[in-house]
Amino acid sequence: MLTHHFFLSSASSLSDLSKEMSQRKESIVMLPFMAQGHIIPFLALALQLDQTKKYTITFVNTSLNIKKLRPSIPANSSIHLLEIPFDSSVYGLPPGTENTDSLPYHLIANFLEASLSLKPAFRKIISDHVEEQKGHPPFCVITDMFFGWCAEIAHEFGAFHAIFSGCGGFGFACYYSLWLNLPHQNNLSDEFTLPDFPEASTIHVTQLAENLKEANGKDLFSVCLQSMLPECTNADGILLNTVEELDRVGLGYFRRKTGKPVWPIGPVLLSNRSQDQAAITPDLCKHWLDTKPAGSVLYISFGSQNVISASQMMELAMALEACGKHFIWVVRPPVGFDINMEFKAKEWLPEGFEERMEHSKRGLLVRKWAPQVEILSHKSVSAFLSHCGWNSVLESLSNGVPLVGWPLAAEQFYNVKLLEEHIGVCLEVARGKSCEVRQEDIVKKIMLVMDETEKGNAMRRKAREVRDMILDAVQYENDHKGSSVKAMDEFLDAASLMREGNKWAADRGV
Ligand SMILES: O=c1ccn([C@@H]2O[C@H](COP(=O)(O)OP(=O)(O)O[C@H]3O[C@H](CO)[C@@H](O)[C@H](O)[C@H]3O)[C@@H](O)[C@H]2O)c(=O)[nH]1
Repeated sequence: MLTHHFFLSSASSLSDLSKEMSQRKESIVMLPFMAQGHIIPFLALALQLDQTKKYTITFVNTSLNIKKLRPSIPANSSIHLLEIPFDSSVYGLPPGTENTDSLPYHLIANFLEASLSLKPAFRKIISDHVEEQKGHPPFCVITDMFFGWCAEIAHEFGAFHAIFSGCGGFGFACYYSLWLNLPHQNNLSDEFTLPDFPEASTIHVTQLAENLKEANGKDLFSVCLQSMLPECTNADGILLNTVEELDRVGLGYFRRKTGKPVWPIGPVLLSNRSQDQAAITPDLCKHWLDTKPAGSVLYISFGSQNVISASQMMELAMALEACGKHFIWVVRPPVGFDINMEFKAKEWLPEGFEERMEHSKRGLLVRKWAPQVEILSHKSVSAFLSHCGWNSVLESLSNGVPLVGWPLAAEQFYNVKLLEEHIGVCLEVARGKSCEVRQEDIVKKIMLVMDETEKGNAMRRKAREVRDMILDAVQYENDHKGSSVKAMDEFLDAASLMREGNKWAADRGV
């Protein structure tokens, strides 16, 4: 329901009002879910919108996340960080829990449930905002795919509401459909199709994250996601960090399912990420890569929050040694250990591995965090062994780098499916955190992708085509607007249209 707050403006006449409107920057309020994989793409989107100089952006999150974000906000930007109160201890979570990165796996669903408690505080934020702006609602409220409940609040105050997800269309569509339908429940076979997304073809039970495999509709994950995800349809539209030409099937699913506009505006990427947590400077990495021949290095990383098991890590290390390729590997403690603890190479890697790699200058182990975007854009990098989190996928393909996929959680399994079966830029090497992997298989697949094999050449060719497709999507030159530029325009136009509609109605007292 819309209410018309234009009546509350202090402008004394309609012409004053329109003058006031044209001088004032439009305001956008953003609220991501409290997890790095969600906050990072939201920040990238905020920075992109800020560059247009047309908006003031209020970026809302809990206190600890806001503190972490502060260094990433340029001094001259119009992005304001705003804290929303949240007390995790009330929900049986460890005190001070404000991000999934500090939570053991078994408490993630509780955290998801606890996030619902943000409702009254978010309503107050919007209400205060409207009051401060003399009755003008925000131009737009953009919230997380888990925060579809914000649509009701935005609409109550007459604001346009969009969902934004950092995921791609296909991966998100499979994830959405799987959680809503739980098709593997009552299925005797290991393979099944999705009732409302047959285009995805068969899904194998090994392509389900642990929480999904165990889901039965009554567990906390199912209960939360089955109520949260469908609320996305209450939004006025959905923004996805993807590219129309790359991801039509997944986009089609959401267009059909929600009946709302779905705007692929990607890639929305952080180009100048704060390097605070990087264990190595971009310069040192570049220097190391400069000493290697073009297209000779394998980059290995499992994103911001995923890790492999100790035995998988051991096999991967042995495979890297056996295949003889140059590599940069971002290492983290294996499953079962605190992700932030010190990496114990002597315990988790083959004896003398790190010293041998360092001495031969064949491999660079980077602890915890590497300057990924810089690495992937270096000409020496030939392939990326990745968990295929969507940001990593876009960063890799934006540089024409093919992938060796090792999905570990969430929608990563379906990203790999899209990349391998539909696009042809990825070869899956393993699946999940508990599967058995053998070094010989890993070696075989790395060689197949990196060497001058028919498969490797075809993947590289396709990856370059996709890079060009992505570059075209974000291009805005002379008369040409790429698909992502157009999608962003359409989204902003839709928000403007709602604003104009409200104004028209308010002017007539409707
Ligand atoms: O050493 C590192 C490791 C990661 N990154 C960056 O961290 C981001 C990681 O993002 P992504 O590849 O998407 O992985 P996750 O952090 O695991 O992302 C979560 O969020 C994504 C959507 O936003 C989902 O696709 C994933 O399944 C989900 O795990 C990327 O921008 C990387 O460049 C670095 O810069 N250095």
